[in-house]
Amino acid sequence: MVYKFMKSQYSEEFSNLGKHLQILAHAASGYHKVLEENRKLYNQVQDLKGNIRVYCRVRPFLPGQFSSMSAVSHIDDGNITVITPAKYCKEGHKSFTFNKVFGPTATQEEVFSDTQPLIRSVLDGYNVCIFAYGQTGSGKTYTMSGPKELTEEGLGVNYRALNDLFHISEQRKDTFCYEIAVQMIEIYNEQVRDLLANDGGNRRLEIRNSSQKGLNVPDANLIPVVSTSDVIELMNLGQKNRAVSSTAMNDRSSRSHSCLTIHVQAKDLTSGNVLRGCMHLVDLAGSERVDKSEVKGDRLKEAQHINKSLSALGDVISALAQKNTHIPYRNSKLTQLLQDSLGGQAKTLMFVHISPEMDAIGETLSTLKFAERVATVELGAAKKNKDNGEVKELREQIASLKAALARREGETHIRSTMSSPDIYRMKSGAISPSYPSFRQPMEDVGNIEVQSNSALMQKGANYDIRELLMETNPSPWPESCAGLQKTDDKETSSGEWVDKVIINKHEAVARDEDLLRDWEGDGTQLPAYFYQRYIPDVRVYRDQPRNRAESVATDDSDDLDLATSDSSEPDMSWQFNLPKPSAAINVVESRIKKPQTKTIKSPDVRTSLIPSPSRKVSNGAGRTTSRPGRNPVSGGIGGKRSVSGKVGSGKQSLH
Ligand SMILES: Nc1ncnc2c1ncn2[C@@H]1O[C@H](COP(=O)(O)OP(=O)(O)OP(=O)(O)O)[C@@H](O)[C@H]1O
Repeated sequence: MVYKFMKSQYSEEFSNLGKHLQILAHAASGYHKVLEENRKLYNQVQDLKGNIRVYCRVRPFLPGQFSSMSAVSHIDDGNITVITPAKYCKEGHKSFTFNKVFGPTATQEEVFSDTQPLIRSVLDGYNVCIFAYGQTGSGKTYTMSGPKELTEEGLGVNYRALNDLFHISEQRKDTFCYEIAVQMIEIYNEQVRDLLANDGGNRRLEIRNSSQKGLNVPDANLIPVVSTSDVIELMNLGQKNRAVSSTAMNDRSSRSHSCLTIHVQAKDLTSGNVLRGCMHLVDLAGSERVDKSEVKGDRLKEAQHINKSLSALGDVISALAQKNTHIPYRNSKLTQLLQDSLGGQAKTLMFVHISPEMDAIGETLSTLKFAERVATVELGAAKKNKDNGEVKELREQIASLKAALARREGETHIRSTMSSPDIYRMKSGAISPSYPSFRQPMEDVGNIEVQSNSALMQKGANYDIRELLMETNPSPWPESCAGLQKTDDKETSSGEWVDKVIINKHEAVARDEDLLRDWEGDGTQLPAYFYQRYIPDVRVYRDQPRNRAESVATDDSDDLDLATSDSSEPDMSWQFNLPKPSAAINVVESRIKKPQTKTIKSPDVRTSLIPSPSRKVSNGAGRTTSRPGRNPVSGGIGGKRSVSGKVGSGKQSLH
């Protein structure tokens, strides 16, 4: 009796518990929806503010400078008025309007607080670009990194941005799983160098636009970071490698454009969707007037490269402002690098810096005019980089079709090279198949691949496969595929043959759908081999050959890199007889991009927005000592260094 009573009580309690659980689960999902809604609204507000924003910052007079002659007469939120000598403007003053103007007393924290909203967008899967522009000595490095003696208050946008990312990702950890990794490169004399390379970054790197893996400079070290102190160590390392030199205008001027890129990958723990965002934080080299800066030889060459690339940036912005169909991104490495962040998919913020000295008014005016033009550029609504479940499924289907194709080809080849008794013995299990490296005439392979692809398109009739492949990329992190290796790309350059897969003899038996699912991965975790170039001391990854076991699917990605590269530029690959993508890819590509004839640009069409290079700024007091961690350039790009990774003085943690 008692037993029965207890049993019924237990079951009642269990059922109550079940109900409570249901209510809790419901509340949790409601909470998640509200969060999601908040994020959407937040980004809508950001969109309404415009995707390209310009903040102006006025540097204070430096210790030892005569400060009664400021060129800035008035600052009022988004307006700045400068005093103009009669030769520039009869009224004696000129006003400019920006999204925000920070006066000489603005703190680093104040400047950053208006930048924070953009940073959050990265965590929601948007691309963001923040860059510092201005004449040499106007405070670009100060804004982006901080003063030479780094204190907590002095930390620049770079550090604060990452700190904020860590903070928000921690807050969202119940709903999102974030992975954050950084790259740091510089463009010096139109060459791209890895500032985090342990060999001093002497290797020249390539920029690949619209990469399916979300990495514009895939060969630069990509280093995972989990705390601000990680970032401080890395950035000190990067700053050490940056090319700087002294000119008559500046004791220690940045001679290169430096770019810290933060890659964020987020997995929505409820839906399984993956978001990717990337943020470029760019400290541009200072423009200077070559005649005034008294430079010769290497320094002259540097100055010319700097001015040319800044001019190319002006051309791009001008073309965007005029809504031209052709945007000349390819005219400089700088614009190539920033392409994804300047062309409508991203949110861009330009910090324009001016010096307060009266004798710099010419440069100040042209800088402000340039900035005002930039502020008029409309980029349209930014787009998220999202990889949802349906896309993942389609990609898996592509992968399994590819594998089936490779398998079939392998078998065909073996059959054709085997004598009949061999085939018989294989069928009966007497010998196991071995799959040698082989190549297949393109037409043969192409037909099969077209078939496979059309079957896929039928299945996914509701989707635009081109859009899916282009816009919802797979994980930017490398995939792995045990047993499948890609042959050397170069071998395809004849255009007559297409490389297929080499399938390792002993692993051939393991090829099946499950295996493919393994290497496709769920695209959410940074697998161990992703961090293949690890330098133990500073958690920097060495320049070893990528340990990426490349697969048919990675072939796709690479081919698609080609297919999705800058649509405003002619596809040059045919000219150089570069590897031809397989027929399946051609099908996709032909839908993406039509071959374009090369545009011959008439010089008079080219209107540069870039102000005339700056004059000497007599800010000697603040420039007489070297910035810590910067390598003077002596006849070439940054000197050799040892990567100890221990950067004591600058190491601090923020809370
Ligand atoms: N807002 C500021 N408050 C105090 N000092 C500043 C500020 N901005 C710049 N400075 C100081 O002015 C000097 C020049 O600044 P910085 O090196 O950042 O200029 P830059 O534009 O990066 O120059 P370059 O293009 O030649 O590298 C430095 O000594 C820096 O510490």
